[in-house]
Amino acid sequence: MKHEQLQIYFVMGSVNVKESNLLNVLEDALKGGITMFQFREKGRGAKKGAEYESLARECQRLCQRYGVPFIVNDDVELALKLDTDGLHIGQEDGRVEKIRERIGSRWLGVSVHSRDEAEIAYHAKADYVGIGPVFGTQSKENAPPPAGTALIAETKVLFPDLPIVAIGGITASNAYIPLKAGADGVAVISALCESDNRKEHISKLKEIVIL
Ligand SMILES: Cc1ncc(COP(=O)(O)OP(=O)(O)O)c(N)n1
Ligand SMILES: Cc1ncsc1CCOP(=O)(O)O
Ligand SMILES: [Mg+2]
Repeated sequence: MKHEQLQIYFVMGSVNVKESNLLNVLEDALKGGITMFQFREKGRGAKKGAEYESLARECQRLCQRYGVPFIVNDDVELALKLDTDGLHIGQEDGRVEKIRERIGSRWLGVSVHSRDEAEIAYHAKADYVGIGPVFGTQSKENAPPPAGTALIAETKVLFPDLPIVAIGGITASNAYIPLKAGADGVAVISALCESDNRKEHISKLKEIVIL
């Protein structure tokens, strides 16, 4: 099932890793069993231009080696240029329908914060919606306040066949909350970037997601 690939969705950019080697962190997470990866190179100190593209290509190669879908955040041009497996967009990144047309059958994920946005994403044939922040997060500049799980539960009822990824402050200790509310998978940045035992953290997430 395609949506099983959303179960343990790792999101990262170079600003999220203290030790400068993002590729080591990514390979560690791939070995541990993440099911999807999003290259989210944004925030203060993010790479730009040629460095940005070359880092994206290196992450893509690594994901290909482990057979894990490689998704780009925000940047439709990069997704097309690198022929990535997919793209994740927010509400500021253009009309979902238009972007769906441009990227064809690649994965398309859309961040939604209301029932209306979820409905638009559904009709524009998004492959999944990202809903959050569920809990407090330090990983996104100017993140909205924690929203809990109400929209996850509502979206599940209104659009039962639209896969949902929960994001924001999720760890192996609290992942059961959005999953119980109806999420199909969890997206995490700090839980894995800051873990000193990624393999164990991913195993714990896996146990909860497949319950
Ligand atoms: C899986 C997933 N869900 C939500 C987001 C957030 O996207 P967005 O609201 O566009 O914010 P930025 O990540 O672009 O800052 C995401 N990236 N991934
Ligand atoms: C990109 C994004 N969108 C909503 S919360 C968030 C950051 C999630 O990071 P963390 O898992 O460290 O809270
Ligand atoms: Mg975005």
